[in-house]
Amino acid sequence: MSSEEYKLLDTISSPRELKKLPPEELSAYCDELRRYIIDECAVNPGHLASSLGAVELAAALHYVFDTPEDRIVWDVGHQTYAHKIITGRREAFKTKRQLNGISGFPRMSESEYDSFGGGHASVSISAAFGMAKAAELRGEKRQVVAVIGDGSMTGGLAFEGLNNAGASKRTNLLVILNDNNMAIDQATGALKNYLLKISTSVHYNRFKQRLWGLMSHTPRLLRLCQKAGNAVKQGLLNKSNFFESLNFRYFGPVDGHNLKELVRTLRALRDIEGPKLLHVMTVKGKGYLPAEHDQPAWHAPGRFNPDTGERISAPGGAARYQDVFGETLLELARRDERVVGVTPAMPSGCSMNILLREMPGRCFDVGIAEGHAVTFSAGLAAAGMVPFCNIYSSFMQRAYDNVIHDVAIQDLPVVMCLDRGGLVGEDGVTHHGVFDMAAFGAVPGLTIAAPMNEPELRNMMYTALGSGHPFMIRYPRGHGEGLPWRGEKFETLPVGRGRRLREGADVALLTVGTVGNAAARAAGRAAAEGVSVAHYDLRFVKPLDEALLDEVGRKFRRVVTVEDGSLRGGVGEAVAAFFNGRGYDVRVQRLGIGDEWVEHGTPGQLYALCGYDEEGILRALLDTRA
Ligand SMILES: Cc1ncc(C[n+]2csc(CCOP(=O)(O)OP(=O)(O)O)c2C)c(N)n1
Ligand SMILES: CC(=O)[C@@H](O)[C@H](O)COP(=O)(O)O
Ligand SMILES: [Mg+2]
Repeated sequence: MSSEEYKLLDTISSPRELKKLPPEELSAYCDELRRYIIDECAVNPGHLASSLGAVELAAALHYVFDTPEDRIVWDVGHQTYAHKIITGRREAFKTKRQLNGISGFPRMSESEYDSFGGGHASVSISAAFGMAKAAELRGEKRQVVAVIGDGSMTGGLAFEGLNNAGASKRTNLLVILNDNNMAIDQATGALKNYLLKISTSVHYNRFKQRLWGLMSHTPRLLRLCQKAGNAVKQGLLNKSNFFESLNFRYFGPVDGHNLKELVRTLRALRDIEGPKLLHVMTVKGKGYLPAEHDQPAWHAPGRFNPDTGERISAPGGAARYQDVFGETLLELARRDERVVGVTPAMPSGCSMNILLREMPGRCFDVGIAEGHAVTFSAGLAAAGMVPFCNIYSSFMQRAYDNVIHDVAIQDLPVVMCLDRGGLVGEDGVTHHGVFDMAAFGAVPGLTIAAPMNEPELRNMMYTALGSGHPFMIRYPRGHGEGLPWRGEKFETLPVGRGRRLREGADVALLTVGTVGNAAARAAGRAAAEGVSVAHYDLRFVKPLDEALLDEVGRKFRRVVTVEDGSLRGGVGEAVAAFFNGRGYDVRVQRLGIGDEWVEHGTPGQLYALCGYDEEGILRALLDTRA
């Protein structure tokens, strides 16, 4: 669509200007917002479907509330594209998720309208309650709104927030439950069934429509209606409303694409004190038919043709690591009936949907609940199963204690597969999986493996199945090296043993995981420039191969280590400590991620920035000549 056709977007560049728009024009404004988001995401991809579903909600919130004085806390933040455009970032939106561009998620440093930053799920109620409490303590008249999706509501942290906030009588908190009956994949669990029940109860909804129809704009009458409503609602639903049992006043469900109803309801709720929850029904992908029809595929569809809805896939090549994981898991499950799969709401993301399709009874999508996923796996293992629990590295941060307390101390055979280990690219700082090796390296009794390529991932999964102890395998987002793996014979790898990939005399290059591939190329180029490099793939972060390190310590005075993770507490540090402890006179140059946040960009750009892309490794190898 040409820019002349964005008549309203061209004139409105802040919530203040939006408020001046006559209510009857809000709908046209939202149409333009939606078209702009589609057109921009077609060429500069991002989280499309969730943002399309929240266009009216974002517009209504900024129309009714006095942002940024009033605070809106968006859960996850992947649905905030309309919010970003409304709050003055229309031009910057073209740079979202790109190096030096704006983030795809809310960032407090990016805009005063982003009252809380994020990218991980289920935080909004706790954060918003904290803000509301602070306002109360400081005597500030401020509205605080948490907007949380039905998927994010399944996270334990969301329940903790409800439990805490519900006990407070006067703290002014509005939770908006943006219910589209979807997470990235299908929503799962008892809450999903409950929400479906309360949003589709014919009797209740007929009653509710009459009630809202009768309701005048005066807060007093609203309160009366609400009081009467609760009693009748409970009778109609024949049980108490879950949110009301936690002392939240429950309103809704309302149609989240009906601006008139949204604006009227939000205005009324603004005047009601205490914790309240508005249940809003939305359609993921709203207004763009391809997205409405295949919501999981359009969660983050990549580039596409906005007119035809055809998705533009990257040129074919090697398999993605997630697919090596998914297919291998199915193969192992076929061989061994103890094998089960556990995923916290990421069956497509980690390709556990392959097992889910074939053996639904042996694959569990437990909702956005990483801590539970790990402890549930521990329970399965304690009762004789071998769970493969797959969690993105950065989301596994949520389950640190569960790994220590429920798996490692109990010495249970849970196989924890950490997908998205290392720099993930455009999702940025909240999603890079850079702390796993440092954090879990400190946990006794844990084996941590990092494959360099597809067959290694497959064999590590096979080795883990036979290990009988806690076993962690971390691998990155994206594609492998194109090595044969499908249907290849399984091999048990010696745990805690690395391997020498290349002989050399001047410098030893120690790598762990897939960064070893760029390192191998750099070693070849260094040799062509006269520096003879011995390359070792450690394979295991823990236990470290001490025999291999002794060999290196005896032969070399110069060592370069490369890891796709934090240098603090990382593998390079452990290697240097080993040499030091053994008294080897070795200079260790460590490449990896320094003590700073890495923002968004393509993986290639970020590796280069952090200095461990092929060029960076080559520089380090040549530098050691000095
Ligand atoms: C802690 C955590 N686990 C998993 C994810 C991955 N994730 C991002 S969005 C999403 C689904 C959220 O569902 P919902 O809140 O209903 O929003 P919708 O996508 O339906 O708009 C998931 C699982 C995450 N961001 N954070
Ligand atoms: C918003 C969110 O947390 C996820 O959707 C995340 O963007 C997943 O990214 P990938 O599955 O593409 O790595
Ligand atoms: Mg949802």
